Amino acid sequence: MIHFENVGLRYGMGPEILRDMTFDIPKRSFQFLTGPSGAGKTTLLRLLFMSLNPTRGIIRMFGRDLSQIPRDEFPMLRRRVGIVFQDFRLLDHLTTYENVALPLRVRGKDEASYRNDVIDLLKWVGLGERINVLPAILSGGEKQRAAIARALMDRPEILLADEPTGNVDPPMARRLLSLFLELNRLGTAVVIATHDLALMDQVDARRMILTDGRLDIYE
Ligand SMILES: Nc1ncnc2c1ncn2[C@@H]1O[C@H](COP(=O)(O)OP(=O)(O)OP(=O)(O)O)[C@@H](O)[C@H]1O
Repeated sequence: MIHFENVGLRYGMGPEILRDMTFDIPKRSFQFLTGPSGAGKTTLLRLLFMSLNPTRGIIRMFGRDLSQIPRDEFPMLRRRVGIVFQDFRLLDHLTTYENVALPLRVRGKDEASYRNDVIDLLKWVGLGERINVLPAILSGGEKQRAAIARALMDRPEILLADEPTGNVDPPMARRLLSLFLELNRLGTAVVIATHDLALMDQVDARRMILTDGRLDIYE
């Protein structure tokens, strides 16, 4: 589904942060992306989300070489990838429901066409009782689940999550992990960037480990 070949990335004139990355992310796969702070996990997620271009190498997403795709086709391709940012990026003045529905509203969709889907998705992530509240009164775990629901609105083929358990206690981390595993069982590929060894130890999953700009994969 995703293929990287000799991909390298540097910011501006700085050093190469990621080097010689060659790997695949198969359909329906589940993996952790880990490595020390500053190793480049967020940078790699940004490459996977197509919000950053590699400085060298080839990236194929869904069978297409990104360097050959016109810029105006990127938004359509990006809808096939869901992302949950480290800082959630929920808008403070919108309710949980409105935050999750926002991408569809922005695209000019009629609310009647998505209202039930948004509510079902919020129930699925366990926010059925929090649909009409503002982010300020949500807990860290609830905000994380709202951000997950928003990332799933377009039924992406792959979900990327950046430190999804960074701001929650261990029981909530386990609940979030169950949610990602359930999503994966339903057919979505999942990449979780994390430092959390205890979280990784709960699942026998593929580990992509970044060290000094290079990637090792343990199947
Ligand atoms: N926009 C940028 N411009 C220049 N350098 C950057 C930029 N973003 C990240 N970097 C540098 O790239 C390196 C990798 O950063 P990145 O955020 O990808 O690491 P990370 O593994 O996600 O770290 P953490 O676990 O602390 O979140 C760091 O040295 C960082 O300072």
